[in-house]
Amino acid sequence: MIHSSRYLNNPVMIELLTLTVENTVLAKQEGLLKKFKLTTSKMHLSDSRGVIQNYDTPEEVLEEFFHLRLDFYVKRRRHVLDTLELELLKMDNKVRLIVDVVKEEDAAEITVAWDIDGEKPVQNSEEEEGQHGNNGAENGAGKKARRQASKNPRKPNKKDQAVSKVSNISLSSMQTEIVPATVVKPKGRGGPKKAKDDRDDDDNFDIPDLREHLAKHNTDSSPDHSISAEARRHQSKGQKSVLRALLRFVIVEKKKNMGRKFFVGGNWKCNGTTEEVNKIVSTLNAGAVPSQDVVEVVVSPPFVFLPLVKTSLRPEFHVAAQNCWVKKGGAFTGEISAEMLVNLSIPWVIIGHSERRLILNESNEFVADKVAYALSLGLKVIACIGETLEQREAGSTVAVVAEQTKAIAAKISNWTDVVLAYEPVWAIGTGKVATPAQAQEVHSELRKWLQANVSPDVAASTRIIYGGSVTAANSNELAAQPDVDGFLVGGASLKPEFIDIIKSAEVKKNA
Ligand SMILES: O=C[C@H](O)COP(=O)(O)O
Repeated sequence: MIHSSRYLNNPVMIELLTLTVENTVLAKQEGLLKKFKLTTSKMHLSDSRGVIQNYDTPEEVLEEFFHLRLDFYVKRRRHVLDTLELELLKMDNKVRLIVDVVKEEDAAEITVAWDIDGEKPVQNSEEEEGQHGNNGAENGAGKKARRQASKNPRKPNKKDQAVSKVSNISLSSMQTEIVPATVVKPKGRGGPKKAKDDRDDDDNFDIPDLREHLAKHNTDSSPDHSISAEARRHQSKGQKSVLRALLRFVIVEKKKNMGRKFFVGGNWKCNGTTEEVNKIVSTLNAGAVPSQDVVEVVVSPPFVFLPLVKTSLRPEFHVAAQNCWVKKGGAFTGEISAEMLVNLSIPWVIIGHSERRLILNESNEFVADKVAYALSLGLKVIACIGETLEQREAGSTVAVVAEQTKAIAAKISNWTDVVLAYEPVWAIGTGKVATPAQAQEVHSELRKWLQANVSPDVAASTRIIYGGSVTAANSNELAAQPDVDGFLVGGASLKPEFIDIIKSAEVKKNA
């Protein structure tokens, strides 16, 4: 029966046996535990005080050690929390230091003057000094002139320009490459510690522009020859630190702006009775989901159930209407106005769903007008776009969604309250979900379109969510795509699996 000792830890305790089929049957009859003496009524162990004791049952052992283990668990938890708090404190301090340094006007001015004036940096090596024959007075004057130049009212927005210069760095490099090792990390996720020196710092900047800046400042920009080379090096180092601090600050701010919180919308469409709605709400209220820092959840019941859902739903989930009228309410039988939604404190509205575009013939322009009007009243909008199967097969997917987005872009100037929902019509309610690659491709094209036609900031910060046969079985893989910022879920939002779809936000968090 036991053929080899290689699976067992303690060869001394092993008795190698080979049982015939007949003996195996006999052993089973006798009872394997008894036959192989695998039970014992005598258990001798050191108790929690280290004194040998005899225990008659495993339960007695558990009772003896339960409190001891609990104490250790509590201590370990405390230790982990203390460690994380310490890390958090260190990170907070780093952020404060950077912010404080940046706030020092003079320092910022010097840095901005370097970055913006487009001047050739003042060279500092002995060789350069010799070649140019500069003297201290001239350089001091030059420095003063540069400072003056930075204060020149004809160039009032230098700091802004510095920021916007950094803002224009390619999005992909901003997103994936340039975060210095010392920028703020999410709470509780301390990265490996890195020995710090100047070179390390420089290496943290992978944007060509920034590297250029730092390369410039590797030369001593202090023109004051009345101070020693050592003092100049010291001064230069201080200035480099200021530059680094400013650039880091800008990058951290930039990253913050780009932070697209995962968004999961549940579109209940034209479904539900009061009982069914109550049941769905109960399921949602009981579900364990990631925190609001990680995911924003909005459910969209039919109009008539909005007040019920709004009052009974857990407060961190929000509600959306499924449509609203294109302008101020009035004699428009059957319509619900944006003003009414505002009056009922409904924060979100879905506009331009393909079922309305196709069945009710809502045009791109009409949808765009609705988006603009809803936004103007302070509503947040989930604006839907997507191609039909015919359009996809004709190879015009990107052109179609670009055209739909263009109509919206022509009518609005602020995208902060817009979530763009890409919903290929052929995937809606068909069980035929877009592959993660298909979804990513269109989302990425949409982001490029926004970058080229609206602004890099809007492209970087607007959430583009996917809709069309999303289920708990495919949501994780879809969520892992870099440009998929969440979902608009139809059928599955009426089922308990919606909770699992919400949980796919964790995939993004851990990416
Ligand atoms: O608004 C949601 C979409 O129409 C997706 O619906 P579905 O998940 O039932 O395919």
